[in-house]
Amino acid sequence: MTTELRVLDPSEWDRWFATLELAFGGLAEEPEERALWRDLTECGRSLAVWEGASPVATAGAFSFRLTVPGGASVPAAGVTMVSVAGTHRRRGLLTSMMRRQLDDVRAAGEPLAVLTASEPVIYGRFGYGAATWSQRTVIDTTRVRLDVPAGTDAVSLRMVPLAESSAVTEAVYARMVPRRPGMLARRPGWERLPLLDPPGSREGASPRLCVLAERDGEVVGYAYYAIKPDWSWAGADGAVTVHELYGLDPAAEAALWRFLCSVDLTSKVRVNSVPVDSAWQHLVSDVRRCEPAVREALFARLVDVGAALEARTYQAPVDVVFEVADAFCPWNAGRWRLSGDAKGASCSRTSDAADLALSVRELGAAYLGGTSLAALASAGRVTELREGALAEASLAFGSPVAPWLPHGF
Ligand SMILES: CC(=O)SCCNC(=O)CCNC(=O)[C@H](O)C(C)(C)COP(=O)(O)OP(=O)(O)OC[C@H]1O[C@@H](n2cnc3c(N)ncnc32)[C@H](O)[C@@H]1OP(=O)(O)O
Repeated sequence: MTTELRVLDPSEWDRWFATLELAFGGLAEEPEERALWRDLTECGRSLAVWEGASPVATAGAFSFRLTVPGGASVPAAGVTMVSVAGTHRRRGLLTSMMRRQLDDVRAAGEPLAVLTASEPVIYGRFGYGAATWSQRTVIDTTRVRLDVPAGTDAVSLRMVPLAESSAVTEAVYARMVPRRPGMLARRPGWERLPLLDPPGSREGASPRLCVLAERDGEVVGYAYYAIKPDWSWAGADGAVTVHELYGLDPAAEAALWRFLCSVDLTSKVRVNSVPVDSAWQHLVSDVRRCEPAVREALFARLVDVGAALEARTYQAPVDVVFEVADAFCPWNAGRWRLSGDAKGASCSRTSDAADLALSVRELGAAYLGGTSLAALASAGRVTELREGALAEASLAFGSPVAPWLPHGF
């Protein structure tokens, strides 16, 4: 039977989403979660492959704006909900959806596509590189002391009911977005994401809680968290799980960490995703006790190399010619001269000799400043053709603030 790839009609959403759920193991999402994803799905830019009356593959895209080094907010397609039915795998359906999707993203004028991958091995062939890294940790609060900065005691804390938290927490979030590459501006509806707390996903923990950090009557930070009580013969052994924590200044952030590390009847704070340069590491007396671990999070793909490289700034002056290989999006292939500094950049086609050779995947990995071109070169993935060009570009592409993806999608 032949298959047909077409744009999703909203009336088909339930069957389309069920195909995705089955490909992910067959467990149905919690009703609250399903309802959110239904509302957030942009059907006009979602794809389905049909075999007769059955959907056999799915892919979606969100119209995000992503913070890039320098603070600009750049349109980026957030690739999501990718699946191929087990009965139809390894016949090229994913490849056909990636082809259509990247052509559509290009036509829409978005210079970037981004995604989080169920398996990192899948998307490199389509030009996506690992661009942000995420840290997790378990802070052993029985062993670790916190040294907080001056001014922390001037921050007061106030619990607020989850349902009433959004207006204030979203205002803080909006101020954080331009500060860190990788952050995503909220689109309407996405403010529901931090409030998502289906009972079936709590694993014995409390409903989600919200604490605000305030100074002089102004909200300067917040945390969403949950407490999981536990008892052993030796006494209380509960755990705090941090879902989100943002402070507008060091004292606000420290006040939140101090609060979460001193919740009564708990002995640990689990943190599932914070930036690799998160402040907690420099507040605790013994980072080793907290066993931090790092893994890749956001994959980035430059859909329009010239526009993407012009959209960010560079922390040191740079003037290099890249020889870019891009088999999947050949309109990017060839030589590009990037000239830029902390104020701005230009990037255009050139016939000058190349200084660095790499594929678009490496440019995606380095784009947000979280993966160094020099590190990629050390693995043979970037080739230096002019002495000094690697150090120059590697320094320029870096970011003083580690890029980080604030939430999955
Ligand atoms: C952004 C997101 O939504 S991430 C979620 C991705 N979805 C999932 O993980 C759900 C479960 N898995 C699936 O649905 C499918 O196996 C998919 C979507 C990962 C792959 O779909 P397929 O249609 O089988 O991929 P397709 O046939 O186009 O494969 C293209 C190439 O990638 C390879 N490939 C695809 N998936 C994988 C994988 N999981 N591991 C290793 N290689 C893979 C194929 O072998 C093929 O290689 P080749 O070109 O050298 O022959």
